[in-house]
Amino acid sequence: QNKAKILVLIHSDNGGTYELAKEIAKGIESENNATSYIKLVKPSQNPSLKSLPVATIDELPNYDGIAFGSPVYFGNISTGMSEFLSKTVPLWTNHALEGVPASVFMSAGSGAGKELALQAFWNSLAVHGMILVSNGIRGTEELNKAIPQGNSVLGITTMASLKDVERPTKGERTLAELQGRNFAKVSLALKDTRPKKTTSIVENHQSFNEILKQKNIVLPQVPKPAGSYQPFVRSGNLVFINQVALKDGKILNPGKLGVDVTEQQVKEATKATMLNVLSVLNEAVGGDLGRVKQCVQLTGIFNTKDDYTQHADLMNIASNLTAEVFGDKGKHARATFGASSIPVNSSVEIQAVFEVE
Ligand SMILES: Cc1cc2nc3c(=O)[nH]c(=O)nc-3n(C[C@H](O)[C@H](O)[C@H](O)COP(=O)(O)O)c2cc1C
Repeated sequence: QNKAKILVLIHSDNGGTYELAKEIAKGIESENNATSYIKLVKPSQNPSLKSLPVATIDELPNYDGIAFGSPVYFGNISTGMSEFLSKTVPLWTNHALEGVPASVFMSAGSGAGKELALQAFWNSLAVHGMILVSNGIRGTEELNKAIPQGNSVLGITTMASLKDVERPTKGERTLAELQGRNFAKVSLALKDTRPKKTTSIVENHQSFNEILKQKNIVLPQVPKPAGSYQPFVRSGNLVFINQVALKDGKILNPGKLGVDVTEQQVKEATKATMLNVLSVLNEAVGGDLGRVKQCVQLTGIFNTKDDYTQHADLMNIASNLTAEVFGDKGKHARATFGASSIPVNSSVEIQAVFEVE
């Protein structure tokens, strides 16, 4: 309960950084009073990485230490890691990471510029006032010197494209584990030595589950795609989602307004559709709706007769639900229109675009 909580925060494209992260975590866990959490800086579609949780900026001050891992990109930290760090300005100006121990490790290809890259990592973390923990030459006596190794005094690296032996090498794995263990010792020693001023930043993210609970909003299971498309696509910081009124495996109140269903029934279907949108969105942000920056646009398409004109009233159900959940961030641009038919005889379809972290 009084264990040191240590985040192993990585960006990885092909899994090399993740391989080192697992060794770092093993070293951390070898200290009795330390627990490690491996998280990504952004979602990954790589099969070996996609089940890993994604970290939020706001949770960083909660940890007693953070080990950062990234690929080497042109003698520097990777774009993914750089993007994530560039969003930590609110933590910086709140002094939220000052005094938090930090450690770095990297996966390189040939190893070109690896120490420049490690140094670049240190530069960013020093600006945050983090306590940078070096490796020195710890453990290097045992390294097999007959092959190139990724040891460095600033942090372990591996050279993934040098294939004489499996990478990370046995020696690199051992040094990573030693780095993790030493980092855990330092984090434990410094645990509870800095003032706690992080609650408000963190509360913001936790509050979404509370809001849903208070408002009795239960997100349904993410509907499975009914054709060759994805439930959502993320492009840059935008997430695109389209849903119909599927509820418990069938379409709620199907048919044409004024012929098969009433306005009230279409409103119920609209709510069910928007809940599906929110459920998919929740998946797109790794279960943390606090990562939603803005609902950008909603488009409501309703199955109506040619002379129907009250589409806006129907769509308000979706818009109000969005505002209820996200407050100001739920305010969006909107389009509504009627159609003579909608797939699977749904009375409504909603297209949504959200900006996310
Ligand atoms: C844009 C880009 C730049 C890179 N620059 C370097 C470099 O300067 N030095 C190097 O050794 N490897 C470089 N690499 C190779 C990666 O560091 C290497 O593939 C690494 O193992 C990727 O880590 P991952 O497996 O965790 O994704 C670069 C790769 C990319 C995509």
